[in-house]
Amino acid sequence: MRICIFGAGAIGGYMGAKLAAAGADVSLVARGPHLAAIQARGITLIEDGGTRTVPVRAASDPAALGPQDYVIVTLKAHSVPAVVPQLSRLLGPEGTLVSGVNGLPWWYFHRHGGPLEGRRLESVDPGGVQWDGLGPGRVLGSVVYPAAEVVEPGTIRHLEGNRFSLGEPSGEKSDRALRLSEALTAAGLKAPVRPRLRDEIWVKLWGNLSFNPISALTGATLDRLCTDPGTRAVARAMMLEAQAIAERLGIKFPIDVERRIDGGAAVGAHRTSMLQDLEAGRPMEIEALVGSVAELGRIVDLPTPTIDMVLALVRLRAKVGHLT
Ligand SMILES: NC(=O)C1=CN([C@@H]2O[C@H](COP(=O)(O)OP(=O)(O)OC[C@H]3O[C@@H](n4cnc5c(N)ncnc54)[C@H](OP(=O)(O)O)[C@@H]3O)[C@@H](O)[C@H]2O)C=CC1
Ligand SMILES: CC(C)(CO)C(=O)C(=O)O
Repeated sequence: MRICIFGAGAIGGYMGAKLAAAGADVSLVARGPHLAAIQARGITLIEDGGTRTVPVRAASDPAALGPQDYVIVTLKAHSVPAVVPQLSRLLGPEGTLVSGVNGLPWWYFHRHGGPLEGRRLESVDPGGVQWDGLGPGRVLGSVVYPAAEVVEPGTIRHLEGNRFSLGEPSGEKSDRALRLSEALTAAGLKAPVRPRLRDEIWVKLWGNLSFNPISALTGATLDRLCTDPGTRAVARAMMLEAQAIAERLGIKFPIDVERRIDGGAAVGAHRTSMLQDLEAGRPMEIEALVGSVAELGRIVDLPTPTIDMVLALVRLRAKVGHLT
């Protein structure tokens, strides 16, 4: 079973190092000094107080890697449209595309059922480039829970968590989902196959939608923004707007907003990925995490006044910082 991880930065590098260490047939698509370091000495994973370097095939040109059974995309959401032709070639006729990207996925309404079946989302798939170029039928969904970072080229530090939930858009327990789950489990990761992955997508998105832009706008770490009464109220308002939209789409939330915010606070003095991107001068995942929920609000005809306000502020923050 051939697995390629496209965009092997923090999350893809973590997953790739675990798979390579377990002897899986895995290859990585990376670039720049990070790729050069992986090609020179392998990928290094710092985890649980230990450091291990494993050799792994890596390239910037996916054509060098040949057709794959699974292509796991761990790029930032806004980087995916540009690589659709490369992804399509890597997948070959039968390959499965696993989307390990935060935010509302572009395939959300594929096999969703109901009046919105097949609806495309402009905020995450401008011009339908992914839908048309990859085809939603190839997609196996995933929710990424681990936290990791690239500490220097070729070296990933794992911070916490090892779960990559998997799920078919249809909710079926397919062979392709079960086979990937087995490979990830053999590598020491948790990879449950979920019948209702969209519920998990929303619980994760709840936090990213609100905590991430608030942190980018204020510079505050998670513990502070979740406990400061003012920003907690903003996060709560955004999450309640999102909850109404999600519930209209049939989502069942297993916890309430207060518990989700308390969970964010418990993570501690974490700089959200959006704050990290802002500080590093990189584009932020604004449309996938925030713009997508505003778009859904329009689609289901529910108001999103707080989300719209925060979205306007963080979009302007990106423009002012030349991060678009
Ligand atoms: N890091 C974390 O802890 C978590 C991240 N996530 C989500 O996972 C996804 C990936 O995040 P993360 O791993 O942090 O991101 P990273 O930026 O660390 O990884 C993406 C990698 O892809 C590379 N890349 C981009 N475009 C190309 C290309 N065309 N060809 C080859 N390589 C390319 C980037 O290179 P370059 O640096 O040169 O741009 C980078 O190394 C995001 O959606 C994020 O929100 C979810 C949970 C936690
Ligand atoms: C905020 C957090 C920890 C989860 O909500 C996250 O996923 C991020 O930093 O992007």
